[in-house]
Amino acid sequence: MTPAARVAAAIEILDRVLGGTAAEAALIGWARASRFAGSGDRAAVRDLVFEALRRRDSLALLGGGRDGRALMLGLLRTDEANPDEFFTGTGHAPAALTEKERASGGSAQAADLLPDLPNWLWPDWQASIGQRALPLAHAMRARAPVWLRVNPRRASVSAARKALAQAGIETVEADALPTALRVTAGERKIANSEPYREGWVELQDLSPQLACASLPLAQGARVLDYCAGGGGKALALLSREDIEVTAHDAAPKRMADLPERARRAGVEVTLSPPAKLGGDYDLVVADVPCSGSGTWRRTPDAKWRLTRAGLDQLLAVQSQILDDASGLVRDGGLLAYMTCSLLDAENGEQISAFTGRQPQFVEIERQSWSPEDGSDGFFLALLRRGAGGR
Ligand SMILES: C[S@@+](CC[C@H](N)C(=O)[O-])C[C@H]1O[C@@H](n2cnc3c(N)ncnc32)[C@H](O)[C@@H]1O
Repeated sequence: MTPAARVAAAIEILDRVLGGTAAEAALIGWARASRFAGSGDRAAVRDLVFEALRRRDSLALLGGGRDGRALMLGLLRTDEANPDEFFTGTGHAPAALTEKERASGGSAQAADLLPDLPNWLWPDWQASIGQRALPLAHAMRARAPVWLRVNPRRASVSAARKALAQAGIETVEADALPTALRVTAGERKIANSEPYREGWVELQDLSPQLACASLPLAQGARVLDYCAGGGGKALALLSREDIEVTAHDAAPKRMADLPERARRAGVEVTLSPPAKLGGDYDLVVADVPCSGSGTWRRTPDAKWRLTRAGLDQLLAVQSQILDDASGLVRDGGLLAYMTCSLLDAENGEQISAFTGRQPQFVEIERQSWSPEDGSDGFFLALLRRGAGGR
């Protein structure tokens, strides 16, 4: 595909996403209908679509409209490319620009003042983040780095890096955590690489890795991953220590891949059907459903889909999960509450409300990470049932 044909494909996909289709579904639909597109084309088109969605409002201003065509025009103007070289109207390129389109578009300075967040959310975002609200909103417009977690049960960090390099995947170690590797080249080769297939490394952002690495874990501890999903947190904890992990999820189907991931990682996880849940755990991890506002660089369509009503619903679910999951912590045991959100309402305010309702829980640690530190946004609160202190 020519660069112009890729722009035309991005326009078509963006129009579907702006009409309500999830970005992944729109991309898959386009790829199925476009057998001529090779893997390089698919990757390039995906990058264009995600780039445009991360900056939807500022590109709409620069492109003079809110449809796929205007967003791509805005993107080309941001990149200081000549739009007429793409909007040629020949072959598979988009139709030539009209005079009105040529004359359209606001200034780059005005576009730079837009946060590229939903309007209704901006006051909450500012209240949560304070002085850094705009720079952090702008940090969410960048592409997120890919992080790997080395599984020490399968390989040392140096062996994993060497095997990755042989597969064409270059990495650097994180200063904050030696088992966390940032991928600097070859990220598209990871899924088919031997170190990944053999469980030497897992895909996981830096912030959840840091959160899991910071949890106190004694050998033999009984741990419940209450919102296990694909099991990212369970596997990170199992890679650290010989512990017994039970995985639970209100939607058990979400755990479908977990047994295979655990086998690959060389660890065991017990899956618990909801009805059988009970017990007295040393540590309960509640990695709750959330707005995902800390991960919007990776899922930029999700930021535009979030509504006030949707957020309110999530807040109610989070509070209920805290109440339910806390009942499974033994006296003196720990509850780790996690979100990949940057919003206070889902983080600190949830924890304050919870300790108000359940004063037998004492908060002993709180940490948060932000894309300005190189990771996704993430929040961890650690609470102890019963006596305070660690
Ligand atoms: C953020 S995701 C978990 C991601 C997972 N821990 C990981 O690291 O891959 C939240 C999960 O919570 C589950 N969930 C939603 N409501 C729940 C509830 N009331 N009780 C338990 N799990 C719930 C969802 O099905 C979803 O899989």
